[in-house]
Amino acid sequence: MTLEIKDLKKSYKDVAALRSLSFSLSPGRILALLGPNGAGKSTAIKIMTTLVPPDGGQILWEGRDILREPRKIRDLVGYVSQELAMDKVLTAVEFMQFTAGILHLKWRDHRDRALQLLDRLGLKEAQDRQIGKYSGGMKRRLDLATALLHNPRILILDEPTTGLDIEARELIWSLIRDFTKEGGSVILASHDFQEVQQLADEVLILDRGVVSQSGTPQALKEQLGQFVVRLQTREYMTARDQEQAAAVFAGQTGLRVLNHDDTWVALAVQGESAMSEVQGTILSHLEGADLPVFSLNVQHPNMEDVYRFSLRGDS
Ligand SMILES: Nc1ncnc2c1ncn2[C@@H]1O[C@H](COP(=O)(O)OP(=O)(O)OP(=O)(O)O)[C@@H](O)[C@H]1O
Repeated sequence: MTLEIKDLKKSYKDVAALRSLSFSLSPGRILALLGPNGAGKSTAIKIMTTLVPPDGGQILWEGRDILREPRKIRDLVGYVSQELAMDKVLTAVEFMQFTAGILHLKWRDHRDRALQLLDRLGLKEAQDRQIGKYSGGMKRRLDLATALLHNPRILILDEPTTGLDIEARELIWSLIRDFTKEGGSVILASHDFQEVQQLADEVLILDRGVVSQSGTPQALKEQLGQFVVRLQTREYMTARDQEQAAAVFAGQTGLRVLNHDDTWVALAVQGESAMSEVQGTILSHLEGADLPVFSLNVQHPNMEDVYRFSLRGDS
């Protein structure tokens, strides 16, 4: 079943947290939600998990607007929030039983699934220990196990692996992949480009409450260019150095200045040229303008480039 989000909006008094958010997500797909602090990601997630009512918009599932049926949303969605709110005295199994009660699930029907999930997330040995004695990584894994207890079709994860070691991250990533193999859909808010690179089938970048870019990671990278070049004419470039260097490339076919207000000047290169050819072209342009070269880096764009340059509004 495809999830369709249509024109969600939310303001807090005079702060327009979410101006307009629309996307659709098919079964088995992972959508990464990126954006700087304050972009509106948490607001979007809170609406999609019924924690906050929107000012407008729709969430369609099987053609029905389920915003009018919060109970249906809670059945469909498993949610792992940024902040962990867990009892310290309960054991993991007791915590899952407690959660089952809140969700009106019969524990005797869900106990086996709970134990399987704890095992799958590497918590079997610790399942009868008090959560207060768990490490941060163990708590996160327990949170994910709990979010999956009612067998949701959609998993919404707000920075699920922040601060975790690589083993815990990979365990969580593999569980997310398994969830999609069984037809589940995932919405993942993350600031971690490696995580996005690893998991996302689709990426949506929010900026000041609106979608600034969306598409598959491959399409977004291709849209940026074949290569991203970062160059310095000297180690500490002044604003004037940057403008001078940027001016050399302004209007050149197949070259686009991405920015020149950082420690380097960044360019996007379109076309099919080999990396060495691109390097040669850049160097000859700089030489032609009588500018020195301190450093030159040419690479295929990655998700961080897509993100960085989409927010500047110049890609
Ligand atoms: N309860 C609230 N009351 C007033 N303003 C709020 C509230 N919640 C969020 N905002 C504002 O709405 C805007 C969007 O915030 P939101 O938390 O959705 O962003 P975010 O993309 O999740 O940021 P972060 O990456 O820091 O979690 C911000 O300007 C924020 O200050």
